[in-house]
Amino acid sequence: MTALLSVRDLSVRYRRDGVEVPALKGISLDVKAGERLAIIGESGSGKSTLALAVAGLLARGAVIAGTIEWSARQLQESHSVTPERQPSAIDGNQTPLLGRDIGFVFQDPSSSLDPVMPVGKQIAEVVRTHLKLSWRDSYTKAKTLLERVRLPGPDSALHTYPHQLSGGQKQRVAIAAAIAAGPKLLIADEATSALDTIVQAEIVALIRRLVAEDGMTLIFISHDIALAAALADRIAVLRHGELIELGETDQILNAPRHAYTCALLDAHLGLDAEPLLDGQGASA
Ligand SMILES: Nc1ncnc2c1ncn2[C@@H]1O[C@H](COP(=O)(O)OP(=O)(O)OP(=O)(O)O)[C@@H](O)[C@H]1O
Repeated sequence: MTALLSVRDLSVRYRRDGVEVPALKGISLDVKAGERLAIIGESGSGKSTLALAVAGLLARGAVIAGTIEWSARQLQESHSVTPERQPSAIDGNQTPLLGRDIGFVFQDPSSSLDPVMPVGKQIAEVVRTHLKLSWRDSYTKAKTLLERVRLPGPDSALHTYPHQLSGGQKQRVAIAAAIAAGPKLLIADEATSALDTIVQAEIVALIRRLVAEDGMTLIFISHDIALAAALADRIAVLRHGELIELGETDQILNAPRHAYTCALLDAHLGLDAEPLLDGQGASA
């Protein structure tokens, strides 16, 4: 598999009270086109910082060293399910465009949804902005997207406001908006952490289905090794800003090389008796 993006020796420090605090230390990894990569680690290990760095969303004032290189060819490759997608004007060293080339799903859908705009309009705006379609066609596509994320009654759902939806439904809308322009890469940053266990499993199943249908590459950020294992081809383990292990999901689960990965597995087994490799899980 060809790399969609290559992270080399990436370090990020934040300035806090006049002091620089390291968040990532010399991370190097490739994200292969079409793979589902999970990034796991405990709170504060640097997972979100890595996701934000990849998306070009790091806070101002973050001090960054190292490189993130994108494969222009992989980003520009024609998209199977959105033929109207505009080609990206990206060379090997430019950050791709958020919304068009990268879809980002945050932990709290309310942070990415406008509370005073109907959800159909919010999705249609993403479509119109990035795919340059008319309002009419953008709304038609927004409705199709609401159907694809299985929001009940997509016709009336177009006109609902975020506060009229449950947490899981809001996350479905946020996912619809994130994939609206047919991005090559979907980043889900703790996208299920605020949801209860059943809804969490449904959202994981939804992400799995959409990624497969659209041939997207997925970076799935989670502190939960079991959730990561249910979705990912490979798992990267971060600790204190360092990449301590990266391997195929089977290898990480069955033959972890690092004591910390063993501890994460033991902690999961101790807390929760569910099987770690539940192939398909809930319906999407
Ligand atoms: N904007 C910021 N300003 C200052 N420090 C920050 C900022 N964002 C993150 N940090 C610090 O950087 C380190 C890594 O944080 P990050 O959010 O990337 O970890 P995480 O693994 O995603 O944690 P969580 O699972 O709790 O979200 C932490 O010490 C955190 O306090």
